[in-house]
Amino acid sequence: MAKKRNTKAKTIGFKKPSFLVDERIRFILGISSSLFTIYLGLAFVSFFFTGGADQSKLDIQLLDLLVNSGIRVENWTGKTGAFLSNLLINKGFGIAACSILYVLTVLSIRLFGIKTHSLKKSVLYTLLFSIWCSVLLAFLFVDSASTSFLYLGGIHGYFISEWLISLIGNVGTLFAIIICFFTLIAFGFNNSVSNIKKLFKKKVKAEMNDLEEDDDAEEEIENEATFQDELLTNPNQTEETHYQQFDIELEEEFNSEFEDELPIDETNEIDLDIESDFEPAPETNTQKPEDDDVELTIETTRIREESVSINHTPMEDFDPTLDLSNYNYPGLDLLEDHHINNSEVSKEELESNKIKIVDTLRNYKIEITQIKATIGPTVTLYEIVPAPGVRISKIKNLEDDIALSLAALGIRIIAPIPGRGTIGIEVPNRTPEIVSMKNIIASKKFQESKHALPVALGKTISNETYTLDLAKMPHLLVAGATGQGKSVGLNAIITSLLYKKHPSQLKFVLIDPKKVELNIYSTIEKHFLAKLPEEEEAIITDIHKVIATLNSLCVEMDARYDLLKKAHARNIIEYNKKFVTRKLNPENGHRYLPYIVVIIDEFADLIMTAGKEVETPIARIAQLARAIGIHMIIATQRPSTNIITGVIKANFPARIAFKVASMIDSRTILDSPGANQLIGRGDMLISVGSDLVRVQCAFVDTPEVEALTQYIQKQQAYPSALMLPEFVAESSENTADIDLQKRDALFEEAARLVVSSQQGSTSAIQRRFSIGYNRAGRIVDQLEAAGIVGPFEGSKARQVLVTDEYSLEKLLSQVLA
Ligand SMILES: Nc1ncnc2c1ncn2[C@@H]1O[C@H](COP(=O)(O)OP(=O)(O)OP(=O)(O)O)[C@@H](O)[C@H]1O
Repeated sequence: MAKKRNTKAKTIGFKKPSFLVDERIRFILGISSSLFTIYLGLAFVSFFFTGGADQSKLDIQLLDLLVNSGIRVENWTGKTGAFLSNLLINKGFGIAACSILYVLTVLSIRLFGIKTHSLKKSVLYTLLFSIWCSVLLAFLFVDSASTSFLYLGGIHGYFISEWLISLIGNVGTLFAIIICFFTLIAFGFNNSVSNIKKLFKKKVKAEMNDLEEDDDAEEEIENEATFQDELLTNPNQTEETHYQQFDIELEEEFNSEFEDELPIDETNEIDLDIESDFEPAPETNTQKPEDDDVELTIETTRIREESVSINHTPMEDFDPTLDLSNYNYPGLDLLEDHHINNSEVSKEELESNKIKIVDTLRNYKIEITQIKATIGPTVTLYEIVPAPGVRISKIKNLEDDIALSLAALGIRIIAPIPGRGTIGIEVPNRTPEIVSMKNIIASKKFQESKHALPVALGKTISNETYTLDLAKMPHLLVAGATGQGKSVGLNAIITSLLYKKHPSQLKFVLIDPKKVELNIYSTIEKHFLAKLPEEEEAIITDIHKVIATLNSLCVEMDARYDLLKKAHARNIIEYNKKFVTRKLNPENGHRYLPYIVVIIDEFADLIMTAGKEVETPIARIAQLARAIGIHMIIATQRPSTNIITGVIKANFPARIAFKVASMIDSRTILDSPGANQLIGRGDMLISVGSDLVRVQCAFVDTPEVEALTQYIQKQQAYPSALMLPEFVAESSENTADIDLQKRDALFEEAARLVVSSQQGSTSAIQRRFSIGYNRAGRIVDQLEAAGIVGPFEGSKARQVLVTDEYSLEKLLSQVLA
């Protein structure tokens, strides 16, 4: 119930304007709004005492009143308070205007980040109530306007009530007010009609009872008499218990009304609806219930009957962020601006490079008609248009000669630039620029990106922010020689995801054989990390745990596919959409699926030590996990073919290459040369599909990452990291050692299930009998020992060796004898 209540609170609430995201601004506005509420409250109170004395002064022009310091008022809050009170009370809605204080209080509380009544609903109800109340008061106290300075219904009320009286007379106006009252109640508070009906029924019932006992008594005396009678008929019941009972009834009524008035809690109202709507059927309840037991039985029926109506009530969308609804996204102030030390590329540098390029080409009798420079953060692109008849391959072959004449490392010739009809020569700038992560995160492109997993990597040669959607990649291979910026690149990827995602939407699995690179993120374990159950450390450094984790991710992948299948969803987006709109029932195992990003630093280390054991699950996840939201980023400093194997390459279409030592390495990573000509320090080539883009990676320093993780760590967290499913290596136990006399209680049933379905899968047994993975694994091992299923075959289900139930029964009777 509590959870549902929260859901309501969130979804009915108004959408925050962007500036309200900043906690400091909200706090200042909250303080201001609270003090203004107190100020206005004092002004109202004072107005009731001093309004008469101030009235003559308040009738002049507002400007004169405010500007002329000679005018003094009695109101404790000065001219502004007096003016506002007069405006809202006398010229507005009369004393009903005081209800604005309620709206201001709700606003202040919400600005402090405390969940309370919906602001929208509070404003609407308060306004409707004020209009109605002012007409009522003006109608009832029509003479007060002439005898006092205070218009109880305000000018608004008097105008409407006068108009109504002239239109439909006094009686008609009274009826109109009553109709409006019930309309307000009926539409303002859910279930109010049934509550009123209930109250009415109760009253009729009480009267009938009283009549039975004492026909002539007055209603209040009747109650007392009833009590006395009850005391007489039930001498065990004391006066105290009677009043207790009475109190409980009152409390129930009060609660049901109070709950109705709570706009944030409609779920609760549904429950109350059950109670209030309940009308004992005359056939089943022709006699007054004599004791509590009978009433209790009826209540059970009532709940069952009404559960249908609950299903009919449309539920608000589920909000996965609600568990950590106060989570604040990190601000830009946590990052540093490294841009300050950058120096720009001078005109002379551009001019001298141009001359050298043109001269070198001329030496080889290559004429150009046009040359254009685009200054990037680390390299400047000179685009040339050769004279007609010049062979492109001739220019391409001059790469080394141009490099020699420019005396620069890392010249790269792109001949031709796809789609531009020009040839590009990239020349490194004398002083490369540092691209700050702060600027990249602040860029409009990143801030407004609608990607599911937005990653901001840096700046392209034309100084554009380069972003990509990891969810579409769907996996990323990062390679480069040591010290060329891989770790900074990984930090940039993680940072950009942390800036955009809520802890409920994203979890990282961090694998770091070097033990020091990703350790910095251990502090955000309870917010953003996933780990194996019973593991102490969330950052995985041990090779055995890496294998278990990767296999566990395969189990999670299979489980997610099962969920998608059950939900008839094709991918995680469709699935989560269905879950959020409450089309999937959590009781059937459905849950909100966060994206899981697996980051493996030093992939080479893993392959060298564990080989196929890690390659197989990685390949499996890479092949299949796209649709269910598991994405992998693997980084290596050894881009050789025995590390980046064909299987890995085939499943990692998106690749990032930092500077590498040789062209062969570049080909291994990108399937093309170029990475060997980069200049290092975050200069990288990104290959997505057929595109190859040169990007200067954004720089994020360790203290910045630390500040970011600490900011997240200080906030409210989940009780633990996300628990990945348990994984037990199926072949761990030698089946020869298994004693079938100590078989599992579910052994025979499981054997029948396996034979009838002809499926030897552990997860099927786990699901069918609702047992843990460990126990299901043990049962499968016992089935193998009994010769019912075949041995473990990696990710495939085991072969079922018994084909029909008759043979199974025969086998069981032999084995278990
Ligand atoms: N994007 C960048 N902008 C500016 N300088 C960078 C950038 N990336 C890396 N550097 C510089 O290069 C140094 C080494 O970077 P980094 O630690 O990321 O290399 P690495 O490839 O991870 O090395 P290793 O494989 O040995 O861990 C950094 O300390 C930093 O000074």
